[in-house]
Order: sequence, then structure tokens, then C-alpha cells
Amino acid sequence: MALQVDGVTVRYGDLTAVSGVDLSVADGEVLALLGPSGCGKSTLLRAVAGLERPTAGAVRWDGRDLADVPVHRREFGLVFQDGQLFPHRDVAGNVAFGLRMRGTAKGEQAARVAELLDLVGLGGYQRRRVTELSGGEQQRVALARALAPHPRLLLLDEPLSALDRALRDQLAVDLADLLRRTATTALLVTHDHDEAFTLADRVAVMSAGRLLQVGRPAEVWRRPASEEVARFLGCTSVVPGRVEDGVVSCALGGAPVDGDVPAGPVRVGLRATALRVAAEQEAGAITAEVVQRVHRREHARLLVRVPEVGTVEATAPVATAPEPGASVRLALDPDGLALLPV
Ligand SMILES: Nc1ncnc2c1ncn2[C@@H]1O[C@H](COP(=O)(O)OP(=O)(O)OP(=O)(O)O)[C@@H](O)[C@H]1O
Repeated sequence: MALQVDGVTVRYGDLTAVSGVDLSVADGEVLALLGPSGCGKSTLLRAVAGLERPTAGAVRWDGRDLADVPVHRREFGLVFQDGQLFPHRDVAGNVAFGLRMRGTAKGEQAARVAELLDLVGLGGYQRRRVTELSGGEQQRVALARALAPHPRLLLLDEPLSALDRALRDQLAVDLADLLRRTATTALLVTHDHDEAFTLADRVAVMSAGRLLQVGRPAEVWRRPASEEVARFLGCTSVVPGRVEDGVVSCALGGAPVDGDVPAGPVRVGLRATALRVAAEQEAGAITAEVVQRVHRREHARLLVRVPEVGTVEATAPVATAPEPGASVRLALDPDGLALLPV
């Protein structure tokens, strides 16, 4: 196990920002810390980096306690939200920073800078001023700078959140590809589900300083450990249900479940896409009354009233979306469901 966080607590006066967190990141693994603003994820990352001293617990690398190892001797690379590039240095000067600190020979520095710039898609940018780069290009330079000295762990704190949505999506895909190709071990902090799920081998969901669940992205998404995790991951309603012979049933209908789920009671988490307008002859559909209709880009989002359940969300094709007051038949879409323990 490369990185091990053992019972780490960080307090600021009376405030406990991180509370007894145990976590490990294996060699070559990318782990995303995901949680709402203020849940303590940056503080935990800073404790791993050595920028924050834990009040209790230990950060270890290959079993060795790093308490007395200062930031610059941990051999960790750091990338922050805003890049924090040196404005008076050109791109090459920024990327070579860690290599200069280590006393790497000039020729070797230039070769490594060129290699890293190619890797992040900025080949030939050596002499460009960083102040004249776009936000996305600046983050690529920050990434190249962090990776240049071959860090044993890359720490990424919201590396894409200053960018606009389209660029963020593209850079997340590029970054995921780059981390895999270079077999980089990384700890990523983000509040963005898509980013965490695109990049991470495992996701750790945090709330109020504690870890709520750690698992593979699909597992955390489909099988949240608690209602808190389910709601954070987009479930807007949680209703009682039952699994029998690979089918989950609840007051809103039935749907096949993926994977091996034992028969018995469950709670069913419903995302906005869990209910859709049923086909004409579709079996197992329920009837509901439309309360509200909002047009989105790809579909219409309905608020519907279901007898004995209450008001829940549903989706309909834009062209045929029923009006408020209309009666509508709805079926469950397994892709919009999560199963929680009772
Ligand atoms: N240096 C500090 N001194 C006092 N309180 C702090 C300090 N740093 C963070 N905190 C507090 O600790 C808590 C956790 O903050 P942290 O920045 O780790 O959360 P976060 O999950 O990373 O949030 P965000 O996504 O908004 O950055 C917050 O309540 C914050 O106000």
C-alpha cells in the first residue's frame, strides 16, 4: 500500500475539519475524495501533502510515518485549482521548477520539459508566457510542472473547477488518460461527481470531516452505503422496496437490478431519471398526476404526484411531455435507481 492515512484528525480550535479518517491509496491507483464544500477534503489533502499537521493520527508512505518529513521532501506533486504558476517565468521555466530544485543537469531538464509538454498536449510551448495562456492551458502547465520530477504521489485539489464546463469535461478525460498512461498514483479532491467518476479507480465520499463510503465508482453510484451518500450522489427520493429474483419493487413499480443482490428489503434511491413516461402497453406502469413541467435541453422534467408516495421527479420526451394537471403513466428506469441497505 503506497499511501496510508491512519486515523487522521485535523482541528482548528473548536472546529474538527477532519475526523479520524482511515484511507489508503495503492501504487498506481487514482482515488478521488468527493464531498460537499466545507466537508474537509482539502484539509485532508493538505495533511497528506504536509501543509497541515494532523492533530491525531498518521500519514504514512510505504509504512513510514511522514510526520517529520517536510513538504518538499515528501516527493509529492501538487496541483491546485488556480495553477499557481510563477508569472515571471515562461512555460519551460515553470515546468522545470522541480528539476532545478533537485539540481538536475540543464540538458536533462530541457528534455524532460519537452517530454512533459508533449504529454499534456502543449508541445512547443516552452517559450510562451504563462500569463498569456488560457485557463485550461495554465492547468496543463501546472500538471506538467507537478509531474516533471517523477513524484511518487500526485495531489490534485479541484484541478479543473476554475474552468468552464465543456473544457472541464475535456480536460478530465485527458487527465484520466494521462494518469493511466503514466501509471501515476494520485489523490484527487473534487466536489464534482462527473470529475470523480471520470478520473478515479475508487471514490471516497466525505461529509462533515468523516468518510462515509469508499468504493469503486459504479459501486458507490449504484449501492450507496447510506441515505446521505445517496442524496449527495443525486437521489432526490428514497422509498422502501424489496428485491426478489433479481427484480426490485417499490410503490413506483419494478425494475431489474444489476449484479447479485440478495432477496429481501431494501431502500430505493431515485435519481431525476428514475421515472419516465411509459410506452402505451407497458406492463407494471403506475399512474400519476403532473404537477409541474420544465423543459430541459434533452428532455422535459416533470414533478408528478403519486398516490401514497408523494411528489417525485420524472422525465418525458420534450415533444410529447404532458401538461400540469394531466394524468400520466410512468415506468421505472433501472439506470436512475440506487439500492441502499435498510
Ligand atoms: N486554516 C484554517 N483555519 C480554520 N478553519 C479552517 C482552515 N482551513 C479550513 N478550515 C475549515 O475547515 C473546514 C473544512 O475545510 P476544507 O477546506 O477542508 O473543506 P473542503 O471540503 O475542501 O471545502 P471546499 O470544497 O469548499 O474547499 C471548513 O469548515 C473550513 O472553514
